[in-house]
Amino acid sequence: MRQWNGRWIELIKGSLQTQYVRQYPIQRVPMNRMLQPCLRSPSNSKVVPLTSFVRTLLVGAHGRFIYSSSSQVTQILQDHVKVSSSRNSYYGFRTFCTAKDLSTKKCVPCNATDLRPMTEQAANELIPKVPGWSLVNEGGTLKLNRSWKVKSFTKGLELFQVVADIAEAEGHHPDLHLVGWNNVTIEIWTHSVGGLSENDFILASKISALDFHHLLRRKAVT
Ligand SMILES: C[C@H](O)[C@H](O)[C@H]1CNC2=NC(N)=NC(=O)C2=N1
Repeated sequence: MRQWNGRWIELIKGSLQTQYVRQYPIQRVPMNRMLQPCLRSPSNSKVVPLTSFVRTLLVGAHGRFIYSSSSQVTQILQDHVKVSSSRNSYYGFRTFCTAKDLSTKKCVPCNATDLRPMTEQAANELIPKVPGWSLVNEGGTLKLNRSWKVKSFTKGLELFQVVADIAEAEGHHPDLHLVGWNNVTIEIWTHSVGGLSENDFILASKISALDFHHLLRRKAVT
């Protein structure tokens, strides 16, 4: 397995440093729709997402990105590299699918022993996929957060019920707050890992897809 990982790393290094990095500007890097494997370090102790690995390859000797910005690299990889946290491993790599189809994915049981909290960098790369949601760090615990103003206290409870139905279906649950009778805030994080997992983004995406505008207070016309 280790030799195979090493081979894989050499392959990527080779292709990126010879074929693409010198000949194509970043926007035309013809990266195939490859599955983003996580590369295992030789000691097998560390799992490095390919996105970060490739990004280090694109850093020139002088420590600056050969390309205009790391966000471009991330965007290229996000668009072309499939990312999700499916459990199925492929030759020891965790396979992923695009962050774009979060709302079509299913949450996985949170009691899996290999579930780890997502890094802040990974969370920042995913947050654009759940518009309206904010990434907050509460005493070192990363969470997703979104607020609404509802028409009344009872409409707030109705909104909770609609969200509860989704949460129960997904087996993954948000923290629900109803403050000052009409201020609803939903926080989503994975309690079993003390941080964020892809489950949280999946649930946020499904909550965003719910139609509960009839429960919300109309925005004051300015
Ligand atoms: C086995 C099942 O996945 C766990 O009990 C679930 C239930 N819902 C959950 N919801 C959230 N947000 N975090 C959890 O860790 C969690 N665990």
